[in-house]
Parts: sequence; structure tokens; C-alpha cells
Amino acid sequence: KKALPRLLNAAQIPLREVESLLHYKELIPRLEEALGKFSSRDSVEVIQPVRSTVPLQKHNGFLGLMPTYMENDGVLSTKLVCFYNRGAGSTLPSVSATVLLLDPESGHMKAVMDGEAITSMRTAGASEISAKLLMRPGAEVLAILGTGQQALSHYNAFTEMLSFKEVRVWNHRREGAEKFCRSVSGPVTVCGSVEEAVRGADVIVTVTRSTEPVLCGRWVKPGAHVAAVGACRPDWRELDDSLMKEAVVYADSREGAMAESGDVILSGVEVFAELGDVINGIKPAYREKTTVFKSLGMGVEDAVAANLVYEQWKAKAYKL
Ligand SMILES: NC(=O)C1=CN([C@@H]2O[C@H](COP(=O)(O)OP(=O)(O)OC[C@H]3O[C@@H](n4cnc5c(N)ncnc54)[C@H](O)[C@@H]3O)[C@@H](O)[C@H]2O)C=CC1
Ligand SMILES: O=C([O-])C1=[NH+]CCC1
Repeated sequence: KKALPRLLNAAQIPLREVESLLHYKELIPRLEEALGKFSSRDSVEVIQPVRSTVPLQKHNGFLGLMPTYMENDGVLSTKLVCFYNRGAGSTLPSVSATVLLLDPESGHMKAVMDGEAITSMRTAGASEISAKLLMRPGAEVLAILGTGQQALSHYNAFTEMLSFKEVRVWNHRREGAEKFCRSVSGPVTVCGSVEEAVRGADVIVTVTRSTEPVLCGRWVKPGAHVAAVGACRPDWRELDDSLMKEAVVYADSREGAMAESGDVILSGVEVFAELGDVINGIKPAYREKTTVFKSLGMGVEDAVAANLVYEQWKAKAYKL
């Protein structure tokens, strides 16, 4: 019997199925473990170079290639992600991604899966871990700046895994913030300015496509935690210099932040630690100080999320 071409043997897992298989309660502990392994810089745990990017100038975007190998876990994957800074009229998403999971021994493809939900959920999961480690105990007020895809996943992860008494949102177009409020299940206050949204907030999530600072240090309560998720290019900003200089800055990857983060590069600040260093007990979590977690996104986060999806998919397909 003629064998099927190898590509057709690979599981194909579309967006809705990935969404139905991925849950924060299982994903976040795996992300936490992966961040610790990444920061141990042990090549049998994780090999993950800083992503390569190719500009798509005509479309105001980039293609990012994000390979990862976890030898001890037998996980080999790469994500292909295109991200765009689209104009207001566009109906296309800002992020379009595919994750390929390979068998490390043969190099054959095990699965091809949609990377949109993986990107949204693993990013929100990493930010949730940053907040859990770095926010003040008893944090009550969460502010989210931006109301797109990442805002929604961050709202879901933060309200499911942590407890806040109040959630505020701001968007540069008010109708975007109003639409966001209608799409979520809990109460959210729409704010007319960034300052109104963040004054007194304990945790602030920045998930905009801005290329200029939207969040100023003078509005941020001392001791607040900021998860800064947008501005993933060396000349893009979301946070101003005063906030960057006031805060203790943590990152997912030190090399990633120094290569890609405009907030880090242009403010000239040092990355104090990776989240994985805190998880590994190598560096302290300064909960009482103002902290920034600069997230760029890492292949190892995609690898563990995709592996989890694949495990769940197999269990469902073969009724394990
Ligand atoms: N750190 C990471 O791992 C990841 C970071 N990202 C980044 O997160 C950000 C948000 O991504 P998505 O939610 O997928 O995008 P999105 O397009 O769904 O949402 C972007 C939000 O920013 C707002 N916005 C657009 N231009 C703005 C401006 N000039 N000033 C203020 N707000 C503006 C939009 O109205 C919208 O509310 C992007 O910068 C993206 O590159 C995305 C995926 C992973
Ligand atoms: O990690 C990721 O997938 C991305 N980071 C910035 C845009 C996409």
C-alpha cells in the first residue's frame, strides 16, 4: 500500500478546535515551567533563538519565524507569525499565525495548527504569570489599554485566574472599548483617557498597536505592575521614559528585549531579570516597587501550548 505523503499524515487542527482544547488552568502551569527552563539556559531544556523577522513593507507588517527545541521534553516546533500595523478601516486581523509541531527524531511533521488562539492565550498566560509574581498582594484594580484580540485574552486570563474588584478599559477609539465591554461576560468600566483608566490601578496591561508611548509614568501608582505586551519592534514604544526609568524591568527573554523592544532600547534601561529567573528563585520579585514586565513573545511559549493542544487532540481523537 502506498504511504500517504507525510504532510497529509500530520494532524490539522483549525482555530475553533485549538480554542476548545486550550484552557488557562492547564496552559499556565506549563508556561511557568517553560519560562523557568528557558532562563536556566540549559540546551537540553530549551534551545530558542531570538525570532528572525522579515519586513513586509508593502503591507506594514513583519513575518516572524520562531523555532524551539526542548530536548528533554521531546518537543520541536516553529511558529510562523505575520503581524501587521493595519489602518483603521481594515477588517483583517493584526496577527496571523501557524504552529508546526515536528517529531524531533524523524523530522516529520506531527501537526499543523492555527496559531491565533495559541498566540493570544500564551501571551495572556505569560502576562498573568508576571502579575501573579510581581503585583502587590491584594491588588484590586486592573486597567487594560487597547481593546483588540490580546485585550480579550488578557481580560479572560486575568479575571479567570486572579481576582480584581474593578476592571477598566481604554481604547483610542471609544467605540472599540464599548464593543469590547459588550463582548465580555463581567463588568468593565470604559474610560475616556489613559490617565483616567490607570490612576490608582494596581495592574496595567498595555495591548495596543501604538508606536508612540501611550502610558506615562506620572499617571502610574507607585508599586503598580505593568504588563507591556505591544511595541514589539526596536523603534516602537508604549511606555514613556519616566515609567521605564522608575520601574524595575523584567522581560520574558533578555536577548529578545534587547533586540526588539523599543521601550527597553530607546529608554536605555537595563532588564533586571527574566520572569524565569524569578520562577527559578535566582532573582527577587520586587512586589512593593513599580514593575514592568516587557513581553515580546517566545517560541518556547508556543511550543508548550502547541504540545498541549496536540496531547489533548490525540486523547480526543483516540479516546485515550
Ligand atoms: N508580546 C507578545 O507576545 C505579543 C504581542 N502582540 C502585540 O500586542 C499588540 C496587540 O495585538 P492584538 O490585540 O492582536 O492587536 P489588535 O489589532 O487586535 O488590537 C490592537 C488595539 O490597539 C488599538 N490601537 C491601534 N492603533 C493604536 C494607536 N496608535 N494608539 C493606541 N491604540 C491603538 C486598536 O484600536 C486595538 O484596540 C500588538 O502591538 C501586537 O504586536 C501580539 C501578539 C503577541
Ligand atoms: O510572539 C508573537 O507571536 C508576537 N509578538 C509580537 C507580535 C507577534
